[in-house]
Amino acid sequence: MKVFVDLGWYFKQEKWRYLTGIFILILVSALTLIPPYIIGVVVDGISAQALTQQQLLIWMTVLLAIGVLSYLLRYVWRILIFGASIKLARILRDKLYEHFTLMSGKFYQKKRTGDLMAHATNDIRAIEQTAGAGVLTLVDSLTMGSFVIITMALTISWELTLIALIPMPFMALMTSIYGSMLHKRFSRAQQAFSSLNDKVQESMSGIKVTKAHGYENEEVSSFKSQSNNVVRKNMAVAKVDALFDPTISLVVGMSFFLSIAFGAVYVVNEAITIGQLTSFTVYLGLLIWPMLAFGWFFNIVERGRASNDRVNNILKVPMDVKDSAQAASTVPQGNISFQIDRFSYDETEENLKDIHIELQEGNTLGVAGRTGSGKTTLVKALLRDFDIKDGDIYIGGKSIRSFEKNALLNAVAFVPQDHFLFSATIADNIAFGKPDASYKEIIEAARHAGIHADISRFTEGYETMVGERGVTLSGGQKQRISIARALLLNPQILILDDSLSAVDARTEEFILRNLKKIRQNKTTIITAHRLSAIMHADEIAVLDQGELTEKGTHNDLMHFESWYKTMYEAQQVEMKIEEGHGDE
Ligand SMILES: Nc1ncnc2c1ncn2[C@@H]1O[C@H](COP(=O)(O)OP(=O)(O)OP(=O)(O)O)[C@@H](O)[C@H]1O
Repeated sequence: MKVFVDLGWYFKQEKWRYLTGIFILILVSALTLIPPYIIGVVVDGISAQALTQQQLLIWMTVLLAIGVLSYLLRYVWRILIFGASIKLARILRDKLYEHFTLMSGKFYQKKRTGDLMAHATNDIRAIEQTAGAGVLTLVDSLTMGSFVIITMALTISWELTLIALIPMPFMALMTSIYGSMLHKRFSRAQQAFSSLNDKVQESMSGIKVTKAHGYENEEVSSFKSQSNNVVRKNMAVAKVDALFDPTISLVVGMSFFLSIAFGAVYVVNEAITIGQLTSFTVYLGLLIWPMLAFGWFFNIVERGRASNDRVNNILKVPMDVKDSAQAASTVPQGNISFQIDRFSYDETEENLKDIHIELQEGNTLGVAGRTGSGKTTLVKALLRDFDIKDGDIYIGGKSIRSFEKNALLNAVAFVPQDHFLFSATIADNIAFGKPDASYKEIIEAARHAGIHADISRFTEGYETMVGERGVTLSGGQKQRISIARALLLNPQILILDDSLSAVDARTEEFILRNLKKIRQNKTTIITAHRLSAIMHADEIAVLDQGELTEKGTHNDLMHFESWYKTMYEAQQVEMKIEEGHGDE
């Protein structure tokens, strides 16, 4: 029942829908009581041979009218109550999705994608059921159950009613035991389903690696074992689930047995008429549904509670980065000043330390350093993927924390290392951040990113689909589409995080020349392993284990035995050798 309290906010919000639905539901329950009564009257009429044709016609008309009315009312309550539950599912799904979008990289590193997918599908469905079928079964079992019992007691015989109800407490006991068993088993089944979801997601993403290593068989058997686990856990649920109906049938059967046995004695003793006994057994038949509904109710509510708790736990995860109350909605502009004393992701190591860099608006900053040195971390700090506690980053003299995060992101376009293309056309992929961009703008961005010629070669040009249903692009092509996507935004600050790694030297040079031309008064930050990508930058920063170890222009850094100089010369030799091979 706790889940009903937890969902109270929604019931309040939709109180008219629910109240009207419940009222109609009660009305239908009341209407259902009439036909058994009529049957009793007709049977008595027949046994006394007093039933006229006209009376029979009237009773039949009443029965028909009740049938039609119930049909209509049943339709209305379904729309009202199930409609409300579908709406709740939408609200929760939207809430969850919005929450997902507010979470930072840290959240996604900790949570498994499969789990998150399971929350958005299975858990939401279970909550939807609670707010729909859960409400229905509760109201119906209580009202219909009590109506029938009261009618039996008042209009036929309260003694016979009591006798017929003797097996009922047994059912209440069993359903409550089954309910708690079900809760545990359902939670386990859900966890197994999450893991399976995760497995599928991981297998699909990593299918190329799997195939490249000829690891398919191991993957298939690992999938099978997870899938079997899901089956086992769901079978465990089904085994308890399957106990509900037979238990209820058994209890109802016992009730019928007692009713007929004792009812026959009552009729013989003339305490009730034969028609009343007939009505009584029909009423008893009407009790089956409320009892089933009662069992179902526990079942639904147990699932709903487990799912609601899980969804709430996710919604409770706080945002790593929040806008302060005074945050400005203006887009930041001006010089960038990195004043980072210290930053650590998880306190195990210092990921950034003593980084002080001034970057004039309109200049280009190149960031180099061995792998894991903190280049991505530095640019992500500027994007406020996390907050720097010891130190700050300023744009135009103001802390980036003084702006709304959205405003900050409006100033920046970021091309990540692990670029991502959607299953859409190339044009749509480029225009992702600016859906109303004209074709002319899209083409211009693609030209500057050095990808226009490649796109033009596809038969459908910019309308070519990317991804599973479309063309397979090379790593370099994907990188350049991602760059075009960022260039289209013409951002105040452009960040290329090792985004030129998969293009050849000539294309890299072409793109860099374009950047210089089109971004004259705008700031650009490029991180790279290949130093040719940053050698023309106004300022180059070299990081090592999160620390700023070298800083200056290309010429400055080539003047002493710097890490930069050693790397640059080594890469030049490498390039010459490669070119040599290319000429052969
Ligand atoms: N989300 C995270 N949680 C914990 N540690 C992290 C996280 N992201 C990065 N790190 C750690 O921070 C350090 C710097 O990583 P970062 O990705 O910034 O390096 P990088 O210079 O960009 O490397 P590469 O050139 O390989 O991309 C590494 O030791 C890495 O393991």
